[in-house]
Amino acid sequence: MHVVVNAAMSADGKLASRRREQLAISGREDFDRVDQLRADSDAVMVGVGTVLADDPSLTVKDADRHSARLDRREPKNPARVVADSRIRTPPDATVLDDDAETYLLTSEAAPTDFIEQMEEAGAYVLAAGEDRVDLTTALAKLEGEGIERLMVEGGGELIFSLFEAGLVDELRVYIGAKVLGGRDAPTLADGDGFVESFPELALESVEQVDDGVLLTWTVEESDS
Ligand SMILES: NC(=O)C1=CN([C@@H]2O[C@H](COP(=O)(O)OP(=O)(O)OC[C@H]3O[C@@H](n4cnc5c(N)ncnc54)[C@H](OP(=O)(O)O)[C@@H]3O)[C@@H](O)[C@H]2O)C=CC1
Ligand SMILES: Nc1nc(O)c(N)c(N[C@@H]2O[C@H](COP(=O)(O)O)[C@@H](O)[C@H]2O)n1
Repeated sequence: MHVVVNAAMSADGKLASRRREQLAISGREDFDRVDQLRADSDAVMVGVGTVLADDPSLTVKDADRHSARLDRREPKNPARVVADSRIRTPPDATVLDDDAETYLLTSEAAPTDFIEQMEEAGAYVLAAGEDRVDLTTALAKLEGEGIERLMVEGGGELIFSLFEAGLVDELRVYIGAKVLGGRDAPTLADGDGFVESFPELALESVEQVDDGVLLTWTVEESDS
C-alpha cells in the first residue's frame, strides 16, 4: 500500500484555529489539486476528530474526475476510512451517506450496539487493536479489501500516529498565507510527539500554489 498524507497548514503550522472548526487554508488551485489527489486514490482517510469537527464528505467534487474514475471501472468516489476506536462517528455523519463506501476502523472496545448501528448505516466495520485502532493491522486489513492507494487528510493526532507506526510514504503540505496561532490549535502532527528518533523526510519538490507553497516530501526508511 502507498500512503500519502496531504494537509493544509497556516504559515505557523496549524491545521485549524483553536476552535477546531473547519477553516479554508487552501485556495482554489490547491483545493483543485486535492480533488485530483482524491480522484487518484482508492480511499481517503481521516480520524474521528476530523469527522466531529468538520463533518467532511471526502468525495471528489469535479464531474470530469467522476467520469474518469467510472471509465477506469472504479467507483465514482474513493472509499472513505475513519479511525474511530469506540465509534464516536454520529449516525447522521456525512461520511455515512451513499456517495461512497465507508470503512470504520475500530478497536475491540467499540460497543456492539454502536457497531450494529454503523453497519445498518452501510459502513464496513474493521476491528484492529484492543483500546485504540492498531493502524498497522488496520491498514493491512484495508489492503486486503483492495485499497492500494491511501490518501490521509488528517487530523494531527492521526497523522502523528501514522508516522509513529512508520506507515507514511509521502507527505504533501500546503502552507497557506495565514497565521492562526493558539497553543491548543491542532498542528500537522500532534500526539505525544517524538523526542529521540524523528522521521526523516527527503524534499521532492517546492511549488507556489495560490498565495502559498506546496511542499512534497518522501519519507526515508527508518533504521529501527
Ligand atoms: N487543514 C487541514 O488540512 C485539515 C485540518 N483538520 C483539522 O484538524 C482538527 C482535527 O484533528 P484532530 O483533533 O487531531 O483529530 P483526528 O482527525 O486526527 O482524529 C483523532 C482521533 O482519531 C482516533 N484514533 C483512532 N485510532 C487512532 C490512532 N491509532 N492514533 C490517533 N488517533 C486515533 C482517536 O479517537 P478515538 O480514541 O476515540 O478513536 C483520536 O482522538 C480539526 O480542527 C480539523 O478541522 C483536519 C484534517 C485536515
Ligand atoms: N487540503 C485542505 N485544505 C484546507 O484548507 C482544508 N481546510 C482541508 N480540510 C480537509 O478537507 C475536509 C473537507 O472535505 P469536504 O470538502 O467535506 O469533502 C476536511 O475535513 C479536512 O480533512 N483540506
